[in-house]
Amino acid sequence: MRPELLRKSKASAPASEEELIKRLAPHVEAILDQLGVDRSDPNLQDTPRRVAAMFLEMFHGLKEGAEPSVTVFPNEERYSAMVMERDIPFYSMCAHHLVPFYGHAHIAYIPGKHIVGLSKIPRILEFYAKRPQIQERLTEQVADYLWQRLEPLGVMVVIEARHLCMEMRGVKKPGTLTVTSAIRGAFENAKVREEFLGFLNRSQKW
Ligand SMILES: Nc1nc2c(ncn2[C@@H]2O[C@H](COP(=O)(O)OP(=O)(O)OP(=O)(O)O)[C@@H](O)[C@H]2O)c(=O)[nH]1
Ligand SMILES: [Zn+2]
Repeated sequence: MRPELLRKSKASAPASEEELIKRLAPHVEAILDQLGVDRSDPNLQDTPRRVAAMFLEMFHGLKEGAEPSVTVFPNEERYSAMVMERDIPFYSMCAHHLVPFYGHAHIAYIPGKHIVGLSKIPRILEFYAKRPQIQERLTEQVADYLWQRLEPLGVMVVIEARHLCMEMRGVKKPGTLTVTSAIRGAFENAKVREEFLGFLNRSQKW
């Protein structure tokens, strides 16, 4: 699955990280210069390179080969109830303003023939979070990935997030929580969704 935000690939080989930092840094310099920032300040000496490296890190999901290798096992126990990973923290970057949005994802599936290695669920979330993103798309992409890769009986993804573009700028509403969900298969059934919400609302025991 290719990140759909990538431009069509060019014929040339992908640039190394070092090369990309070299190419990006002058653009950061230009922004600082246009803002009238004094780049001779010792704290700013290395800032263009740092910001370039930071963007590569924050947008790691765009990198060729970033898709995690997702280990799937046969469901030998024929486990057929819900598996949920809740409260998975994530950080992403808003596609509109390139500032962070962050929060928690709650991801559940009901296995069919396959189960997935538990650590792979947060890895899939990371893969889709580390790119210019909108919350609705992130939610759908994680659900679609699990739905297609695992062929489970159902998938449900809920994401709760705070958007800094709505908090520290613009409308300035700190603390606003945006909640999105995506459902596939068995979760279309209200009873199954209720079970998901029951798991979600259980108080933390640790
Ligand atoms: N649906 C959705 N909207 C988002 C998300 N992240 C940011 N936005 C919104 O994207 C919109 C961009 O609107 P514009 O009017 O083009 O940009 P703007 O002038 O900076 O808007 P304000 O944020 O209202 O100041 C804003 O309403 C943001 O709140 C997201 O994940 N999903
Ligand atoms: Zn934004």
